[in-house]
Amino acid sequence: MISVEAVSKQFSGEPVLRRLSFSIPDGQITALLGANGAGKTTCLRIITGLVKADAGSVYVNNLHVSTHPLEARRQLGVVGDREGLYERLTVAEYLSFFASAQGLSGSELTWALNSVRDELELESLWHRRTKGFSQGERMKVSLARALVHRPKHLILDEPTRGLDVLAARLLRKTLLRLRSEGVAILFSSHIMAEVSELSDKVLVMANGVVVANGTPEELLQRTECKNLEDSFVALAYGRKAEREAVV
Ligand SMILES: Nc1ncnc2c1ncn2[C@@H]1O[C@H](COP(=O)(O)OP(=O)(O)OP(=O)(O)O)[C@@H](O)[C@H]1O
Repeated sequence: MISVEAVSKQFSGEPVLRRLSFSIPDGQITALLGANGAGKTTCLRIITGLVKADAGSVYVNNLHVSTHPLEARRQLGVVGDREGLYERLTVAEYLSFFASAQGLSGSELTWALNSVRDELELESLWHRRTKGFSQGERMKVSLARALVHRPKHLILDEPTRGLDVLAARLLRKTLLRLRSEGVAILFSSHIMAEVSELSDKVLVMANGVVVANGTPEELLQRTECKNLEDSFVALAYGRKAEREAVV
């Protein structure tokens, strides 16, 4: 379980998050929605410890991310918005490096690498250096890196961007399997079809706070909309925008 408690953050005096609070339960997929610039990436980076909050607390499995950063980080798999791969390394070397850094070694390391390679269909890329990889290939490797140590919590920032149809399908299948294994999953997205298909819960952010938190059906009921896109527009931008979007 991940708990975000009254987290605030500003950049250059401009508030981006204002006492933001929510929790992400185990065994569920939660989508984080918001307009461009709403603060989704900032929020995800604070959870993963990449950005420090001005105030408030984040707990991953009851570990405070500021006071126990390494332990909290080990509980997390992260697919961020800017993936830096080590271009001189092959995929196998790169993932081996990260898995070792997470404490895996010997037969456990070999098993972890083989299973992530097979699961994410990385065979054809396995011995290639990552230099020159396409966006979709980079995303697959990032996902493999996030999963190689079998974390109980997964954070993904727009994970399907750059993926072709089959790769996006494979990602969705992987997320559903991880959910069934009890992993707590939080992902940001602008693709409503994906959100509808995957999410148990949807969080909508606007003006630095969560303006809606519920199942997709609850959001539809609350906004009296027929689809999640209209519902999101009503919640994130207000009723007027939703009416304009419908005509
Ligand atoms: N390091 C930074 N320095 C200054 N401003 C920042 C920084 N990081 C984020 N911001 C600003 O904070 C706001 C929220 O940005 P963030 O990337 O979190 O939004 P987002 O919801 O992920 O947007 P998008 O959907 O466009 O990816 C934006 O106005 C952005 O310009």
